[in-house]
Amino acid sequence: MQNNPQSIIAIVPAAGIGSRMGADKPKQYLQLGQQSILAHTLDVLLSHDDIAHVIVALHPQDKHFNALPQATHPKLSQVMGGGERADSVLAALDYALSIHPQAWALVHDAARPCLRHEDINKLIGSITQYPQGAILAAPVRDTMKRSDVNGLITSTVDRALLWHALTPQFFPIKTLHDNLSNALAANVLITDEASAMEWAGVMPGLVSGRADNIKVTHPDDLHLAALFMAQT
Ligand SMILES: Nc1ccn([C@@H]2O[C@H](COP(=O)(O)OP(=O)(O)OP(=O)(O)O)[C@@H](O)[C@H]2O)c(=O)n1
Ligand SMILES: C[C@](O)(CO)[C@H](O)COP(=O)(O)O
Repeated sequence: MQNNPQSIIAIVPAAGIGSRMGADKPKQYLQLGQQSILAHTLDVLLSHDDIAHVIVALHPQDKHFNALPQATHPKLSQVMGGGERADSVLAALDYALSIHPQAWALVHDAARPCLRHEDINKLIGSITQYPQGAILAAPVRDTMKRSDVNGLITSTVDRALLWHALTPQFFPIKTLHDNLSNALAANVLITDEASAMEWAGVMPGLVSGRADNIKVTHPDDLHLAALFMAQT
């Protein structure tokens, strides 16, 4: 196979400012139990035997990362992130391409600390069914409504084939790099790696993942994440 899914590089976009959290520091550095959200996320990835390297994209003015014990891990590198999440991912892909162009990228939000190895294994194992790449996702459970700008319901959306896109998202580094770069150059709105692949005509697979793999976005998510982290 042209790309080698046996070599996996994790990419962690961690250059956000957490504006929706409204905390006194970027949300990835908020405490969750015994360590920060980012430290938890890095521990999950650094401890997985199939992940050869982890690349973290940091804010240019980040002043917290180097204090983390994980910052000096031999499997970890840091790059400077960009203005949007997609820019940060592309910066990390640029570096990943320079060190292992045949590898696959497992892109995972710093803000999702509750990721389990079982879900990483499911996603990596989906490569035989989805050689084009795949993402973790959670089927929508609730009835879905579309609203107008005034908060009034305009329609009910059929949820039968609706999913919440999660991370990690898993694609060949070279293909993802080129598709993401081209999509951003075309000013396409890219909020996850799959949307860049879709723009290029790829149909990524959906791998059902745990619903507790939440993205810590608002203050109440922090309490939820703490509950999930406390589970064995
Ligand atoms: N320019 C950016 C923006 C976001 N991210 C990262 O992308 C992930 C998902 O983004 P999000 O949850 O939106 O984080 P923030 O952008 O920090 O949050 P907000 O939109 O509330 O500011 C986070 O781990 C965040 O650190 C990034 O690496 N670079
Ligand atoms: C990548 C992602 O977590 C998939 O749901 C999501 O798109 C990130 O969105 P954000 O606005 O950058 O948090």
